[in-house]
Amino acid sequence: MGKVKGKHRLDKFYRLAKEHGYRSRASWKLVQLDSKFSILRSSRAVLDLCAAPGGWMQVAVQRVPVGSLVLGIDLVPIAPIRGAISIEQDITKPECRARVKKLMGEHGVRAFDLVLHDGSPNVGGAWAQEAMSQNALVIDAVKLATQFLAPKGTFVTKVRVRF
Ligand SMILES: C[S@@+](CC[C@H](N)C(=O)[O-])C[C@H]1O[C@@H](n2cnc3c(N)ncnc32)[C@H](O)[C@@H]1O
Repeated sequence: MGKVKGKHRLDKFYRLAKEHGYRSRASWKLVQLDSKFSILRSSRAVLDLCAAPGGWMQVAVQRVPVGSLVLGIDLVPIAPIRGAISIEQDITKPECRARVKKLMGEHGVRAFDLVLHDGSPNVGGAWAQEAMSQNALVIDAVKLATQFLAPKGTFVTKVRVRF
């Protein structure tokens, strides 16, 4: 049998995520970040950009104060997560900004304490091309964070680098 590669690799983080009932091995990245920097326990409003299938949202709802807003956005639908809401939007489009603003108004949220971004464009292709598209998505995430983050809020993003 061939080796399992890429997103489907069945490594330690995949197993840990499964054991804890998380939807993605990515959840473990947020668990680790939160253990180190305690970014969730004081966040009353969390915006999760490129959030499907919802692993980071699952971690967030467990760790934010009761009654907080956890809003996930992705191009593809996110199966419901108790305590969170999600919308299908492209984070690079102005409509996305408008939807977020509307939802903030409906939930009485003036700004997000935490903006998360774990986006990966589904483009495929050569490493350099993929890295460029991924990092372009980071710029869009930064733009949204600039607009919606509270003063002294926290922005977390994945960046593709090669050493
Ligand atoms: C690695 S997954 C995110 C995993 C997620 N953090 C979790 O814990 O389940 C990357 C996501 O980025 C989304 N994505 C890529 N480009 C996007 C865009 N322009 N707008 C919204 N979502 C996007 C993809 O649909 C994909 O679901």
